[in-house]
Amino acid sequence: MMTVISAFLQSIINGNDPLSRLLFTLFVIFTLSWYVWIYSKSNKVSTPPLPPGPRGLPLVGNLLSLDPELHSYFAGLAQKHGPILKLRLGNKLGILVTSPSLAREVLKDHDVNFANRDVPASARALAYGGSDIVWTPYGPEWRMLRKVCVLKMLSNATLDSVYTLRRKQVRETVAYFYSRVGSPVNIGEQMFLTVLKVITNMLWGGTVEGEKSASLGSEFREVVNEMTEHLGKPNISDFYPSLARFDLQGIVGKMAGLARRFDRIFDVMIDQRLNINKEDGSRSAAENIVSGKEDFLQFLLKLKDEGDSKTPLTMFHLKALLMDMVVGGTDTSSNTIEFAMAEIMNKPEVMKKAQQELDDVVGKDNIVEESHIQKLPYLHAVMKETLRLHPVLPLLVPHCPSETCAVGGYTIPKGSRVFVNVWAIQRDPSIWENPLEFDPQRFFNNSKWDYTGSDLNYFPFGSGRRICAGIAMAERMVMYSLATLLHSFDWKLPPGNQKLDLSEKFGIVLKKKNPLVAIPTPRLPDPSLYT
Ligand code: HEM
Repeated sequence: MMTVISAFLQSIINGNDPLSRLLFTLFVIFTLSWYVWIYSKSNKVSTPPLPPGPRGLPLVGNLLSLDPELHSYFAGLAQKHGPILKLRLGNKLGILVTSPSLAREVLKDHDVNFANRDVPASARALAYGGSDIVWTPYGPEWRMLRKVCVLKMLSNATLDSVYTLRRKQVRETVAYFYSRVGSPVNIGEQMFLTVLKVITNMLWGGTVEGEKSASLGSEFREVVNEMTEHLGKPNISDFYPSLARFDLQGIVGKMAGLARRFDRIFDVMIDQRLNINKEDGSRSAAENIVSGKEDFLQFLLKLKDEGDSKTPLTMFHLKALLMDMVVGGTDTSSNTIEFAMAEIMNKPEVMKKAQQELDDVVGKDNIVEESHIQKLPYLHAVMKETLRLHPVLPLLVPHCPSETCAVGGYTIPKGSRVFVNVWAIQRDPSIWENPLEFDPQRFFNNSKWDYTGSDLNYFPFGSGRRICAGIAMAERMVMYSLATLLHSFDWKLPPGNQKLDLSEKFGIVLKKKNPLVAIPTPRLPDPSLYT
């Protein structure tokens, strides 16, 4: 046989006619293609397959079947297709992870590989090209920002030193609710303003005067709400990068407009701060923040001027950090407070138990101080249970592998967008008894679960390198606010609202679908405790 083939080849190689040459060319192409096919086939055998997933349509993949309530929709898909599955989102591959063991593989075992983000077009328009902590790729720049944020701005020592700011704002909120006794108040809205004022006071409290800072508060609220809404929206520009320049849904345009509003405020603050003379350079940064002489902005400006030559903090970074604090710190905390209050009001026995604990620890002739919160294990259990049922970042911030790797026996290609559904894991009936029941008792006197992300059955702040940078701040703000609201007032629904609605609305930050409106009644005998 081989001799026949070689004779045939000889004849066409030696032949001069065009037909022989054409046949020879076709023969070479055929042989090469066959070789490539066999080679790639044998290679495929050793590469694990992609995860399973629902069948999609040509070109669009699974895009058309996405439900706006992504967290619960993804949980439903996991029940059908298993704890790891793929979705074709246009040209992008989405990977859904919905079990503790797979979450561990992604966030712990392959921590470094998955410590990247797939920056959505909306975030690029928002966060100074993605140069903030949330969106910066894993590397020296992210490390530098994270160090500034976690070790300097949001460390326990700095937070201790700026307690006065939190206290002032929380006491003002109590006074406001007292002025509205017997009337319905929007708890989430008020708590958003409280948290926002605490954060902006920390950022540039020493830079702006009181009234101006209040009007900034309402502007920020509007902007932050819109931003988090757009950040959570599926965007065609992300799924078809070649169409990104058309911004078909107008999301990037809207984000850029919102970012400009932020930027103008930041510019004003920075200019004012640069014009203020430092009066007393001998005080520590923390002392200066409390006395209003220095704030985080001042601290960041100094850091920028000192300039580490390897990874310097630029003006872009500085503004992006301010943005992270305002966007990342506000509605995450205030939505948690709102969910907690709604769940507590829905369970009078929980409200009673929490108030009893507060009366025992604080007393009814006193006001709550932040130092009390360490002595309130039941209220801690309430906060943990709230974050179990309503983790406000239900899909974390999506992670993205920098290299193709295997998870759960499947290939996860480089650049996929990985959603870890902490919301679904924390409601999994194989892990939690009566998972849909709000029952703080499961956390009471049980230190098994904390916020460190070491147990992948419970990780509302994420886990691994990209774990939330503001846990200490969130814990203080949520606990101190809840303790104060429950100690100072009894809460009931307005007449006619017999049933509390606890439904959620998906966004990158989860919120209550319908705001919690409730009527406060004072419960402390001394009216001076409300001023
Ligand atoms: C109850 C309140 C909060 C919750 C539940 C929460 C939760 C989270 C989660 C789940 C992540 C993503 C983790 C991941 O991708 O694996 C995150 C990231 C982050 N959070 Fe929070 N957060 C809260 C409050 C705050 C506060 C108060 C701040 C700052 C003032 C903050 C700043 C950040 C930052 C900067 C990141 C990005 C970290 C990085 O990519 O390296 N968060 N948070």
